[in-house]
Amino acid sequence: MAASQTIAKTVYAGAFVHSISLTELEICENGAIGVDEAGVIQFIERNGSEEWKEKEGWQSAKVVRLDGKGFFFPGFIDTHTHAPQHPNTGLFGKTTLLDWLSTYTFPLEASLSSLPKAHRIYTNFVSRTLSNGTTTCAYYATRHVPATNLLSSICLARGQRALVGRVCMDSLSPEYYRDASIDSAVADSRACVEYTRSIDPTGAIVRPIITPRFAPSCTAPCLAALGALARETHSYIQTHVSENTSEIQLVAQLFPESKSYTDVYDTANLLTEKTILAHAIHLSKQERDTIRARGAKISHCPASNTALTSGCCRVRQLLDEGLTVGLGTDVSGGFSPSILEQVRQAIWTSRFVAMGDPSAGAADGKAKLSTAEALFLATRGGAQVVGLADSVGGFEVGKEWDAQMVTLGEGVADGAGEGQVDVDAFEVGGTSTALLESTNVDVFGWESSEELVEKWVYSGDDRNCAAVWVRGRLVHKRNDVVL
Ligand SMILES: O=c1[nH]c(=O)c2nc[nH]c2[nH]1
Ligand SMILES: [Zn+2]
Repeated sequence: MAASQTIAKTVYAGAFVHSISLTELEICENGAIGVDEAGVIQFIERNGSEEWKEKEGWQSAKVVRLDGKGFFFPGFIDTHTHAPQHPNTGLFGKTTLLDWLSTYTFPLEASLSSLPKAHRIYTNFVSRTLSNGTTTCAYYATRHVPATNLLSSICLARGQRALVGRVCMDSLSPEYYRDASIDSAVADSRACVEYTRSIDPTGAIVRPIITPRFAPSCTAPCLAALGALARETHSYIQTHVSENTSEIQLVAQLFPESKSYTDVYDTANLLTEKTILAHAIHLSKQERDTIRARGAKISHCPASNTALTSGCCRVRQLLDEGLTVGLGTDVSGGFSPSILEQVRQAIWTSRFVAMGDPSAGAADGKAKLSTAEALFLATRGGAQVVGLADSVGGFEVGKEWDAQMVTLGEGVADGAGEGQVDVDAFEVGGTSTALLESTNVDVFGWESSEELVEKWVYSGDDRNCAAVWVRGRLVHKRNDVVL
């Protein structure tokens, strides 16, 4: 499924679900979405309407029909993850951020000086994120130029939208994994920006992103030089902020002139409308105000925040204050490459905040995120974070077809029917192994459409992701699916 495949005019027929506001999902049980050869949505019909069959040029369109339980859903947007850390997914023991970095992360990242190793990890990770319905991903790579460029090439070839960043770190990192100088950090980052622009000049699929690892890994002049490079090359910027309390203390020691962690980045001109800040757990009101004033965006990484016991981010507060928030898997601080898992984890974290997590202060009854809100963060919120709100994240005429086909299995065998059950009349068997293996979502047939969405969110996984498209191109398909 290379990005070079030609796209036929296609009508996606069946149920579709997407966010229409932070709090509302549209669930259309019988729709038809027409996508042209450029991957752009040309019409949306609801309530079983088939008017499109009369539309000029659409009579011979290919039809992808979703029968049975399931729905088309916008592709997920992962606003923060580390592709080279994928082999460490699930490996973090009882570490917290700073010892996790030195124990697990720096040795693995440093080993991607080997291009064959980088190839093996990156091809696997891009396949893994695509198979989980992720159509856009903001990737940290490593500090190696060839391996970073390889990741850009793989994303382009596989057709996954990506922001790909070479990691800059000229300070406090181990000798074996550190930029030799500010000049080399900037020159290597520039080389990656130029490479990504050379393979995808319009940036439709891959774009570069300037990536200072985090303030403790960079000297102030290096941060300032990267701010200047981002401005000169009109690039996106990603970094981490306010993840862990020891990290925040370290930043205060390293940058005594700065008012706060956020101020370190602001001073270096790294807070722009194109900046993605991962974590943002322990920010002060003043820091949140600065981030909002600069138009920078936040990637909420709930699985990682819990795995590394970094804290519970108060997402409701961020949203109420007008900040823009998306979800990030943050592999391998995060233990899953799935944004659906982050949807669940974001909901759990919000409940811990609601119950009064010690690091989150007093209980906050309003904190709980609904399923609809978490799905908004996974799609439209993410699209705002990565600068694609006009083209992806929901289904509207003029938007591009970045979508996944969610299937919810054949359903649980109807052995008993309604009414009185005579135990002796039934064979004491069980649901077939094949059915158990094909999905984790048991559908009985009496669920409402809203309930099916809830069941998918709480127990679905990549087995429910039958096919994935980016700009109308098929970029992943489950083996059993015939389209
Ligand atoms: O979750 C994180 N993952 C990382 O790789 C990292 N580096 C600095 N800070 C970090 N936080
Ligand atoms: Zn991270």
